Amino acid sequence: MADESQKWVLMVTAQTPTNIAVIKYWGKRDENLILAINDSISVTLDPAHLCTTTTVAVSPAFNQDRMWLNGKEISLSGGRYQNCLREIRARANDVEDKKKGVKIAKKDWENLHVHVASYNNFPTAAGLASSAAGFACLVYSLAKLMNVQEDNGRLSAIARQGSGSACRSLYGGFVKWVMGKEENGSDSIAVPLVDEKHWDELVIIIAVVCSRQKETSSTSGMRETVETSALIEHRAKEVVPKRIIQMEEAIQKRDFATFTHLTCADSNQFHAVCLDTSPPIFYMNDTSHRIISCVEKWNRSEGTPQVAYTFDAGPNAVLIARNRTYAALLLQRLLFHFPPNSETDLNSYVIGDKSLMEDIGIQDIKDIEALPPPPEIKDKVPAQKYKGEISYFICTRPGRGPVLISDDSQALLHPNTGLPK
Ligand SMILES: Nc1ncnc2c1ncn2[C@@H]1O[C@H](COP(=O)(O)OP(=O)(O)OP(=O)(O)O)[C@@H](O)[C@H]1O
Ligand SMILES: C[C@@](O)(CCOP(=O)(O)OP(=O)(O)O)CC(=O)O
Repeated sequence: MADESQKWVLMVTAQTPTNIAVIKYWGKRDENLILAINDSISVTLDPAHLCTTTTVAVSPAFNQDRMWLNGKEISLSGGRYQNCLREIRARANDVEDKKKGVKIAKKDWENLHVHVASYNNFPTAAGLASSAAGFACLVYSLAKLMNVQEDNGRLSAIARQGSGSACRSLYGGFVKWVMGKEENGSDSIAVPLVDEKHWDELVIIIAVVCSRQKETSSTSGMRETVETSALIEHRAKEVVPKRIIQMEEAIQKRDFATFTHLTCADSNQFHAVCLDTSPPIFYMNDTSHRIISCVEKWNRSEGTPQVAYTFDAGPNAVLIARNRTYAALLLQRLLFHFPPNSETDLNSYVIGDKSLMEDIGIQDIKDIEALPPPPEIKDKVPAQKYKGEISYFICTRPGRGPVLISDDSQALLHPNTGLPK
């Protein structure tokens, strides 16, 4: 008969946001520890629209570490998962759950196995930084389960070893990843600049661009850039340090014009060093370029910039509008230029915070067809509609950092078996 005392399962569930860099991380000085060649700054996205939920469980009945991602079992044998698990286990402490009558001593953790179930509420490995939210959530939830007594900054240095950009998902608002100087990476951590309430007027629209081409992963892309680009050193040593100082100031002062100038310039320079890589890496496509032209033209016609754009290692555009009024005007422009295919359901074409659609009075596809051309392009209207080039739009805003979910019904593992629900 099974030993009753072996039956307990202890679980923790957490939710962690994703983030988008406005000053990009591109290039490592240490591949294993994931240490960057420059500082970077990001904005955390509202977890209501883009987040990872992870449940971690421990039980003496588990005989190996196991993980399920979006319902499918995946291997934890990769170096990045192993590094995170090892670093968290090394910091585990005594845990007691009086209700369950469970006591785990610090020294027991090295012999106990964990189960992990994680779910991304947005597409995985589609250029929407699932690895950032995913590794941040893994580290954060394991740290809570194992009673690790370290602040989010120290945890960020562990998440960084899962994926560099993940370290910035340990905080909400605007976050800086300080590259650090130490060889062991102990000072390469994320620091919060301002929380999500500091600049809560900003509205973010992500245009998920249809793309069939296989992209170069960030990991291999940045390795090739560091090995072959002559420009990357100039960027990391001369350009980014100055931009980091200017960007921090722009964020503190909510100076949208400077913020936009720096964000767009840094995205464009990141893609320029990708082009300067041998062989060249093309992350943006024609649709991305059309979005840039549309925003640039509009910003110029306004006299002062109203929308910033930034693109990661893929064709998707992340557009940051000064406020809700300009976000509504932006969405009108985007829908004018990129109407959905006739078979697309409008409800799935604009997702996230759908209230912007109400602001612009769009209820069905006919309303999109009736949108007037933006004044700044009046003369060239027929040539500027690109039906079906965008898969969908996500409307969101700056958001908060990781949280624990205490409602057990939201756990992804079964409380008795520790297996996926
Ligand atoms: N919820 C998660 N928990 C743990 N690991 C995850 C999670 N989601 C994604 N990952 C890891 O991240 C990998 C995907 O990372 P990848 O860099 O290819 O895509 P992405 O982060 O979605 O896009 P990009 O980096 O281009 O923005 C997955 O194969 C998996 O290893
Ligand atoms: C273009 C970027 O999104 C690159 C992100 O790279 P990753 O963090 O995905 O790379 P690894 O550290 O190898 O996992 C810019 C950024 O997020 O700063």
